[in-house]
Amino acid sequence: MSTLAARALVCRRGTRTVLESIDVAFVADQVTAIVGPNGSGKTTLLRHLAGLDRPAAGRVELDGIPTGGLGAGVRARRIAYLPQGASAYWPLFGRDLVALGRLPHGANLERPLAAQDAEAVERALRRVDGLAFADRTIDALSQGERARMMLARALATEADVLLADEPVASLDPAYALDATAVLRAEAARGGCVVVSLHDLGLAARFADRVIVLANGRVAADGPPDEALRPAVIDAAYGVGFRTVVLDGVTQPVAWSRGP
Ligand SMILES: Nc1ncnc2c1ncn2[C@@H]1O[C@H](COP(=O)(O)OP(=O)(O)OP(=O)(O)O)[C@@H](O)[C@H]1O
Repeated sequence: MSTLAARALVCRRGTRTVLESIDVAFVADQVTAIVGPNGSGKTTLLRHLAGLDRPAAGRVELDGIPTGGLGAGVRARRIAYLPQGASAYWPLFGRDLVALGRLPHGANLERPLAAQDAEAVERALRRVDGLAFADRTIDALSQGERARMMLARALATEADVLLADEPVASLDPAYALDATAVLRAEAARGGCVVVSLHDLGLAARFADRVIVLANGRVAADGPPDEALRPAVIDAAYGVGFRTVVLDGVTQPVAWSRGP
């Protein structure tokens, strides 16, 4: 059971302030969706949460302990990060790609995996319906197939926290729904799941909580129907949204340019 928090987090790139005083905490058992227009700071926030970037001010805490003080190995075991459009630089076999998720647990890919690592890899492959790709090289997979294997790599870590940057961007509707089910299952087993999304309808449907970022600030943070209300997202995106209610879930629909 973990809580990951950004405390008064500031990120500057050159003279620009990209994240300004971000104060958010992410808890176990929940899927939190981070949404916001292009350039609003979603990837930057996830990279800071993952410990890949150092803040200009403020800090990230895992269970109250600043992550900057945790060793890289501990951080990698406890926080899994799936980058946007993740790719691999070598034509690895699918199973070996997923096994990279076990490196923080001491796996060495030059030797046969220990039983518990091999089991975690098989579990992750099954969860993304990826067994058919396990013995193929990943350069021979479609972008969507590769995206599923990248998600499996992150799942194989079996970390307390899963940070996923646009994990459904290249997936067809069936696999996008499957991936969201996988992320929900991760939260149901006690995980703290934080995912950036462009599809506001999907965020409204499957997230417990939505954070709207705009210009590097939190514009709204709450249950989906509250955070995604038109007054917030019209201003954030510069779009006039309308809403439809499907099966009791309010779905924002981008309707016109200009709020
Ligand atoms: N290395 C960098 N140097 C300068 N500016 C940067 C750098 N990385 C990101 N930025 C800027 O920071 C802002 C936030 O970028 P970020 O990638 O976090 O946005 P995002 O919300 O994830 O966008 P998108 O939806 O397009 O993926 C952008 O304006 C971007 O141009």
